[in-house]
Amino acid sequence: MTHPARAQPSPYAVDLSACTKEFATPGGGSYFAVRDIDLKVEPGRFVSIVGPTGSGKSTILNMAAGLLSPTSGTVRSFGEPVNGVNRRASYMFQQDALLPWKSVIDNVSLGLTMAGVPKVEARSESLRWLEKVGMRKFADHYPHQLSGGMKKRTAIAQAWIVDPDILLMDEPFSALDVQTRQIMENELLQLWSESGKAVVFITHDLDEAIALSDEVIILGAGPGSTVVGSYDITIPRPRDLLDIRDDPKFVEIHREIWGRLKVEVSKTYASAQNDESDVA
Ligand SMILES: Nc1ncnc2c1ncn2[C@@H]1O[C@H](COP(=O)(O)OP(=O)(O)OP(=O)(O)O)[C@@H](O)[C@H]1O
Repeated sequence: MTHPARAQPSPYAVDLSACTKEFATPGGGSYFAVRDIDLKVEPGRFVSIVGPTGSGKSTILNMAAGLLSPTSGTVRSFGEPVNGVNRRASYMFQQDALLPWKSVIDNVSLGLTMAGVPKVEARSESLRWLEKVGMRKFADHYPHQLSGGMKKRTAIAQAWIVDPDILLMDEPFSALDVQTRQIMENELLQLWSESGKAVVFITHDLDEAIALSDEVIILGAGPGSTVVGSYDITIPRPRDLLDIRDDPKFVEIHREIWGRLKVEVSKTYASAQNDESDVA
């Protein structure tokens, strides 16, 4: 007698297959944000998603996080269907998710204490993480006493302390000035390079996507955005992000990807212009 073949566990940390997301609109209609998205991210890989405004980048990240379910298609993480919040992932938003009434150390310990880790242990692990991100001295400060960069360092410690297999990052550095941003990007790469974690990183900034990633995925203009390009970034690691933009390989890759992206950005811009003239 033959045995049915056992399903092989999916090797992917994030695995979206043919995912479409349709939203209800206030007027009673519907809007397709994304259509037929396939996104496969292997463990330990750094993948960025770039696309024009409204092309569904956050929608895709939210589906990977389990915060939104697709209208059709499947979302899996390490072979398991994602139903509800994806417990293998931590999420880092554009806006800080720090609680204003809690100190830096209490914000960082939160994920551990909520998972039942005893307070003393959670505190010492938090101090270790604060040391790692250069925030040890500010453990007893409150979020309103921190600069933008310090808040990001705290948010990174908060996301990493629970040791997720996947980091979902939605424009985490977009509110920072250029210098602080490059420093934070460098620090993120250093943490990630020893971690084996998969990162899905959303950004509007193609430079940032190329500098950080193993792969850059381009989304087309909406509605019904699809993946219109996927590019392996073969710039060797370790990378120094303070100088990488002058690297001839960077310049060449940038030119190639921008050639594709600008078509989609122009379409989005043209359709926004048309919408405005309809209103006028
Ligand atoms: N809950 C919702 N209800 C209705 N429409 C939504 C909802 N969430 C997103 N949309 C629409 O879906 C499309 C994609 O939104 P999304 O935020 O994923 O795009 P984005 O690429 O992340 O945008 P941006 O670059 O501007 O941040 C947009 O047109 C948006 O208005």
